[in-house]
Amino acid sequence: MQDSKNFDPKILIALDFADEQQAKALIAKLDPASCRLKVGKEMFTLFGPDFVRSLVQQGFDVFLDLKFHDIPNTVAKAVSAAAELGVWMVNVHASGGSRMMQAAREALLPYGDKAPLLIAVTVLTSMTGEELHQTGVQRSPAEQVLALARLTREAGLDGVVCSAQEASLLKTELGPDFKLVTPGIRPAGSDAGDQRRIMTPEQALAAGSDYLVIGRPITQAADPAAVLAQINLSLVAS
Ligand SMILES: O=c1ccn([C@@H]2O[C@H](COP(=O)(O)O)[C@@H](O)[C@H]2O)c(=O)[nH]1
Repeated sequence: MQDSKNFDPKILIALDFADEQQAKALIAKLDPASCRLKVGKEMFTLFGPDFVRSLVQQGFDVFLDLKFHDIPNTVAKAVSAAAELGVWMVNVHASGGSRMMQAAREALLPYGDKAPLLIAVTVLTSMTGEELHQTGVQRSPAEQVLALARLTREAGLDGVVCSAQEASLLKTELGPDFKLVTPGIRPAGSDAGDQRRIMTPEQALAAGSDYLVIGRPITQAADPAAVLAQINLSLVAS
């Protein structure tokens, strides 16, 4: 068992369910002291802000992963709406640019120490170098992640979403306090699915990830709570 008083959960479980009851059945087996929860585009579109509020009311730290990408005014208002939900973390796309990210940050100032952490997506963990080039970006994924992470830090945000493969580079270049949230985590032997820039939980932590986003390897397991406990233990031991 974890010491729940001192344990800062590193794992953010990606709740990507089309069925709210299935999600609730999983959540009922989870302890807010051993994981945080991520609500993304699928569940937010299906079940809306009430679903997010219910998780917050149950004591979970919630990462609202809606990856806002729009003009500065629209993103600022969306981020403010997320803060009203009481979420722990919210994100925008770094490729929306500096002015957009600054507008998002300024929108959170009225919330003081109750403001959610604000981070920016760099290069999706599903993307290979070739796919990145197809979008017109000639840099490698690592170069593009670093460039967008620098822009994000200069805009005053708290961190980025990147793959764990870039974590060591970003910690070296941007310092220990800039948060790295890394999806594309796959325990050894599990199916990569659509993810491409992947690492195991232990490798990701060693590389410098602050938070590991894990969806299907936990949510699709026969016993999700047992898989979560096993990964948490492996992180403490590593
Ligand atoms: O670059 C990114 C940004 C966000 N995600 C999200 O994380 C989870 C990953 O789920 P898995 O089932 O573990 O693949 C999912 O909600 C994505 O939308 C990402 O994968 N990569």
